[in-house]
Amino acid sequence: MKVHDTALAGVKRIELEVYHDERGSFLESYHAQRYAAVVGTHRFVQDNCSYSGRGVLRGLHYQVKHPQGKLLRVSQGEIFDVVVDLRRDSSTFGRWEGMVLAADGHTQLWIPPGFAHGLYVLSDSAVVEYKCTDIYRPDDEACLRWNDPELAIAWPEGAKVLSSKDRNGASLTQLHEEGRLP
Ligand SMILES: Cc1cn([C@H]2C[C@H](O)[C@@H](COP(=O)(O)OP(=O)(O)O[C@H]3O[C@H](C)C(=O)[C@H](O)[C@H]3O)O2)c(=O)[nH]c1=O
Repeated sequence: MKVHDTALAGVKRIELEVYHDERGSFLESYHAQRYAAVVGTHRFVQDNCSYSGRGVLRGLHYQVKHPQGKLLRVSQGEIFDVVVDLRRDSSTFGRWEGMVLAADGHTQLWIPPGFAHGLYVLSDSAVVEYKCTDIYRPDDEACLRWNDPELAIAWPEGAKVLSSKDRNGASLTQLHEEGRLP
């Protein structure tokens, strides 16, 4: 595996090693010892998998008091993945990073705790699987508005299919004023 830094400290892109032979291919998507250098002391306690159709936009979500680190992989299709730095002591607070992740790219994304996360499906459908460093706590979840002008995230063109929760996300300023940042 090859690990690459991104513009946001701690967020890593991981190129997986894929073993091809006449039957197909094999890859390891997680290995405790090998990933310790990437995820540090964080341990994973929950695995998630979401399936979405073309144009679905999920996010931007995070947990306030129990922020989750996420090790994410696209196992089918292609998405535009976005993370927003909400770590108060970070020099890149409020900055976002977006990247295309595709199943055939065999690339994972490590998102430390303290980031809002969202994804936008570019293919007919996409399956996104991710390991989390804390359990899901719906009462602790916050939704940052995907099209907050303060963030100015350059989402790819195209129709956006959102949940009602995501259509009614709060602005970064509002979440800050309400004390609902991680
Ligand atoms: C997140 C989650 C959801 N659920 C249930 C709650 C709802 O009945 C249903 C759909 O939940 P939601 O609409 O919040 O799912 P997403 O919009 O995919 O949320 C995720 O979207 C972005 C991309 C993320 O990074 C987060 O992991 C997560 O917030 O699954 C669970 O049972 N466990 C969970 O961990």
